Amino acid sequence: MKIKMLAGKTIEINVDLVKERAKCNFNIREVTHILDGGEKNTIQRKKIEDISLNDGQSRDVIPEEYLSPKERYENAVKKSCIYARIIKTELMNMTGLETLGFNSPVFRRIADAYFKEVTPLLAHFGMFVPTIMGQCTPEQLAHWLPRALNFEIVGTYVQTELGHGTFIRGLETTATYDPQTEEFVLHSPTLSSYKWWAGGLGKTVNYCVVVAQLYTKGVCHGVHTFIVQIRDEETHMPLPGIRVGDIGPKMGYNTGDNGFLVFNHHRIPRENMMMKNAQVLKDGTYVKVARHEKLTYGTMVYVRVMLVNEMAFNLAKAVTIAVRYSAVRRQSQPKPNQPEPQVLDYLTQQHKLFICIATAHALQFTSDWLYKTFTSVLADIRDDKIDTLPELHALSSCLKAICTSDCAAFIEICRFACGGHGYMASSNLSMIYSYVSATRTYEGDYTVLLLQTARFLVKAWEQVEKRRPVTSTISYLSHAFDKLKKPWDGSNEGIIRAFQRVAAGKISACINCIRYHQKSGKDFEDAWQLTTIQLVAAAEAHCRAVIYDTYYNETIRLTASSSPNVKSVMEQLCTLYLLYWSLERTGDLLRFTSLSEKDIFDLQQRYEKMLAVIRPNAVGLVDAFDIRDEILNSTLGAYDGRVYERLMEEALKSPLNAEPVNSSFHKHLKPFMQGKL
Ligand SMILES: CCCCCCCCCC/C=C\CCCCCCCC(=O)SCCNC(=O)CCNC(=O)[C@H](O)C(C)(C)COP(=O)(O)OP(=O)(O)OC[C@H]1O[C@@H](n2cnc3c(N)ncnc32)[C@H](O)[C@@H]1OP(=O)(O)O
Ligand SMILES: Cc1cc2nc3c(=O)[nH]c(=O)nc-3n(C[C@H](O)[C@H](O)[C@H](O)COP(=O)(O)OP(=O)(O)OC[C@H]3O[C@@H](n4cnc5c(N)ncnc54)[C@H](O)[C@@H]3O)c2cc1C
Repeated sequence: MKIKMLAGKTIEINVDLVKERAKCNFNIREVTHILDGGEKNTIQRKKIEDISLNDGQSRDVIPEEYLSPKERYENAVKKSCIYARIIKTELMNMTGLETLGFNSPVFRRIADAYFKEVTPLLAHFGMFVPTIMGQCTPEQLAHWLPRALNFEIVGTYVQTELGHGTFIRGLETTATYDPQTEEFVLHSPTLSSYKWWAGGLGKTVNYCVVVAQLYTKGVCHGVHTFIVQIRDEETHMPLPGIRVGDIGPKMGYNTGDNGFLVFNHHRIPRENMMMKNAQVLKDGTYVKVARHEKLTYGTMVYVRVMLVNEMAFNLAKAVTIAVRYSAVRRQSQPKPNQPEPQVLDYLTQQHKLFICIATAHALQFTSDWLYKTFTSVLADIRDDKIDTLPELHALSSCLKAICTSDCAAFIEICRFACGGHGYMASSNLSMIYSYVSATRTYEGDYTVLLLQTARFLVKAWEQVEKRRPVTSTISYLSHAFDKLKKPWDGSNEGIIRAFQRVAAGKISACINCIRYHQKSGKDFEDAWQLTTIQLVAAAEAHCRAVIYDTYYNETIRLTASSSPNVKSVMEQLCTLYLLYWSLERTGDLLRFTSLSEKDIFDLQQRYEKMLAVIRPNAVGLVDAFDIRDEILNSTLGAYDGRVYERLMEEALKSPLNAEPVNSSFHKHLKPFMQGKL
């Protein structure tokens, strides 16, 4: 251990980590600023973290794992109120809602210091407020938004039912307009129509956005959104006509009280239909306002966009833990009479971890770019231009699918990289994993969303065939008709072009397959179904090509005025990412490009050399994510590297250690061992 001063405090730091930090050849702060989107953002983030975390209110004395499910939930509610009060009274005023935003990644980061799993208010922040913002008329907005932002009401987003999650048009809950009383009657006609899953619904919220089939004048107009009060604002008792409760234990999100909701002819005022995109007049006349019927799905698009950022952050957390631990951990003796190396020195360990650092950068830059695309499409929609929406839907769908899936896979690799200690709850890797693995399913299942992107790609291909112009993210398709395979070019640009060729080749193969089935008598829907395995693969290839291109171009743009070593380490990571995926996808490259066996050998050599080049900067790179210990919440990943000390300290907190002999010994084990049971 070495004593060091950090932020005015004296702390002991593991000597290997001290050496690692001394080896780092680039300015860590500069990289942090790039990842935060500028120095101003870093300063603001740190100020917010100090305000929210320095008084220690976020910390639990007893680890959550030792509490009962009920106690864990109650503890999460208590902390949610502290957390929400700080956001409401100290942070919003300080920064201004318009500059920071309610769902700012900064608030999101702080939340992890408060909640090991999730806050029961997650869906209030993440879905209820955004739906009010996106689906209300100005009058409705003026009524509901201040109440929700002030936490006078807390809400969630209630869409999924026992019988349907993916197929929204198949939802069964009805909202039938009664012109006599100017009310909607909400009803759950079948068991499969019971609402299921919404976060915070079980015990926490008193309002929700409900998605239901709208009936007026005897006609069904499809799914629409309604603001529904479900609990009394004073007593919190469920209102008449409402049955509501918690759905029980899950793989994760256990402090999130996901709930069920059953309506028995429950009445709400006509004004509670969210009327930005469609209206029901007092006499029951239905009026369509929006030019695109899928604008009702806007909250889902928003959350899919936000989830890409969420993935970048979660992977940054996991790889910070795994790299710091790998620098501290020593194991085996590859050479006789030599000291045991740090496990980070093993090439295979570098192969597991450096791609995770690069992926966290790739996802961060892609997420920032996607968010900009999202806000620009939102501006178009405000100007009544809806032609950019399909591309946003296609992009947000595939990026949500691939980023959540890759992130979950890489977090699990981070756990493998930490050996047995990675399996300890106190490493926090299992909690991060269970949180992230759900994101592959919620807000649109992986396969289903890739098939949405595939619809867009197939249509785009037909446009390209007709030599019509297509939008920027698919402009590469125009080159797909070049007959000659270009010689393999292993530069970064060459690799990106090669993967665009792979994507185009896969889309083309899907088109051929669909047409083949149609020619043999199948209708389009059947031909589509028979092609779905390939369609999913094509959408994945397209998505990866978008990520490669964005990561590469954003790295160049964002480091244009950086110091030489920062520029170079960021470029090294980007190159590593491209080489990694080239080696992972040699089959595709052999099929669609002129890659040879010799080229694969060269790629492998370059990849391994790049691991060695990045190695001295590995700890510096994870330090640059600048994630505070309170947020990492990990015995293995703390800044000081006191891994074994922390593991022991946490073990001693186990209630089983409070007494030398557990009563079960006398009650069960001893009689059994003595043959008396
Ligand atoms: C800790 C607190 C701190 C505060 C910080 C908060 C941080 C926030 C960050 C976010 C993090 C966490 C978020 C909160 C947690 C969320 C929990 C999970 C919540 C949920 O899961 S809610 C439920 C979500 N459900 C789904 O996603 C269902 C998925 N299904 C669908 O989206 C659709 O049904 C469908 C699969 C797309 C099919 O729909 P449909 O059958 O109606 O449509 P078609 O297939 O026939 O297509 C017709 C046509 O429409 C196009 N289209 C479909 N969807 C859209 C769309 N959304 N936008 C635009 N266009 C769309 C489709 O492509 C077709 O076009 P085409 O005909 O081909 O031209
Ligand atoms: C932790 C968590 C929190 C959630 N929070 C909320 C919430 O706050 N509010 C809310 O409304 N919902 C919420 N959900 C529900 C979530 O949105 C759905 O579970 C999700 O959209 C998947 O739908 P599903 O469960 O119907 O899966 P299904 O659609 O039944 O999927 C089952 C399988 O069928 C496949 N499949 C389905 N349709 C097709 C198709 N057309 N083609 C090919 N394969 C298909 C899928 O790929 C999957 O493999 C939450 C879920 C979880 C896990």
